Amino acid sequence: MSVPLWHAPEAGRPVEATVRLPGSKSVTNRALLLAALANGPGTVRQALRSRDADLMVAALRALGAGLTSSNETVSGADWHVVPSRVRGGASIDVGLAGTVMRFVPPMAALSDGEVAFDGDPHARTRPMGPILSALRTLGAEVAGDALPFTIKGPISGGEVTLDASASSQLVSGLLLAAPRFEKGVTVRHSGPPVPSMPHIEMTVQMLRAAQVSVDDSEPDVWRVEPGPIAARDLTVEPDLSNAAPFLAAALVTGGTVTIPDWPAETTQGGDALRTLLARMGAAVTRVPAGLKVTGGGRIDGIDADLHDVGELTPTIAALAALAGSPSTLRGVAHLRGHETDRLAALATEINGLGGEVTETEDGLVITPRPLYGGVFRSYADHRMATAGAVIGLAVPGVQVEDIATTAKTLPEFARMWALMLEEAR
Ligand SMILES: O=C(O)C1=C[C@@H](OP(=O)(O)O)[C@@H](O)[C@H](O)C1
Ligand SMILES: C=C(OP(=O)(O)O)C(=O)O
Repeated sequence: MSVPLWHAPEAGRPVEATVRLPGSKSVTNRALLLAALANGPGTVRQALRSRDADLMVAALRALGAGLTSSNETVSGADWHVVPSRVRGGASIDVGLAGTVMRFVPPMAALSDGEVAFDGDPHARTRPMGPILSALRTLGAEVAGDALPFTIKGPISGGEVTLDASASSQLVSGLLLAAPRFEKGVTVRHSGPPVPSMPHIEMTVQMLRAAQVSVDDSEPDVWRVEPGPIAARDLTVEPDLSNAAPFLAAALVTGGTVTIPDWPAETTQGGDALRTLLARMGAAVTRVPAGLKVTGGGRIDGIDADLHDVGELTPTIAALAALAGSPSTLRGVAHLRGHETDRLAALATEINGLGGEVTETEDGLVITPRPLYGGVFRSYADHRMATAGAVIGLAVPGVQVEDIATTAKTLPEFARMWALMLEEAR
């Protein structure tokens, strides 16, 4: 079967655009799950509509929650969520969504009926073992150590130690449903450092905003007390990780991109773009219209530890490949367990266009070389596809395989990209 190719548009001139982004995947999927476990009906406004968010909605409905949408646009909606007793007997498709495969099983363990989980072929290789063992320790019956697996509760909760160095979601998943465990939960991490810590902070903050008591005072230990999850009416922030390719376009073209409603304070890792892009030569300012990023016509290479913000790696690597000096990206060994092995994928695809990228144990060394056109494969990874689009702004003839894979978190990507380039004409 041939995979469709998308001709990545060349910029031709500096971009001058305002790009309004749909809601954060990470906030949307936490908010929906917490609403489904809450002590009354709640509302999640400006929620992302995308493959990952739709999979979460379907999973919560399969477990008994009532979700109805209003104010639907192609990539956003308000959800009215009516919680119900968690019901077993369901089969859940997690797609390739880390947030669905790690956040929903602990909730399913609240039911005394069996719940079956499966996902895309690559999802079967993503790390699940530590959270499934933890659920066993906490009282659930679990068959399997990776997708596909089944779970049967009811779980009682208590104390558990796991190695979460492969993904912060292994911790977040256990914490999110824990107020509903009879004994709550104490999660201890033991192993190499946990990546993407801002995402655990997001989990803790969202639990606290729902009146749940969480103690995170000791490093690598999280205690969630049992108790009700307060129903809320919350509005989802724009997805700052998905801002990355658009802001990168400002650097690549020496233009300006403004993102409206950039939060003043946030736990989204994408907020690190402000400092990362400034280090790569951009002027980054907060203006009344949002966050404004202007490129100076040259991209500086960077030596950066992206351990906390691994999601940004594909975009930063694309920029590094177009920079005026070499870059070293470190601290992202866990990217090998993402949508694809992102370190291998980035090295292979950038090198396929004439680049010089070498993999290290925990990152990439990128030496800029003159690039030429060709096929840039995306490996069902939304952020690989958008990285190809960034390179295509400056390199004629780049064809990105399967741009539709961006629907995982940004179904409108290709249209928004074209509009951004239009605004400059
Ligand atoms: O909790 C979340 O919403 C996420 C946590 C991070 O996962 P890892 O810790 O596996 O990197 C991040 O990369 C992912 O896109 C979203
Ligand atoms: C790692 C990512 O996704 P997931 O939530 O599937 O882990 C990502 O979006 O970069």
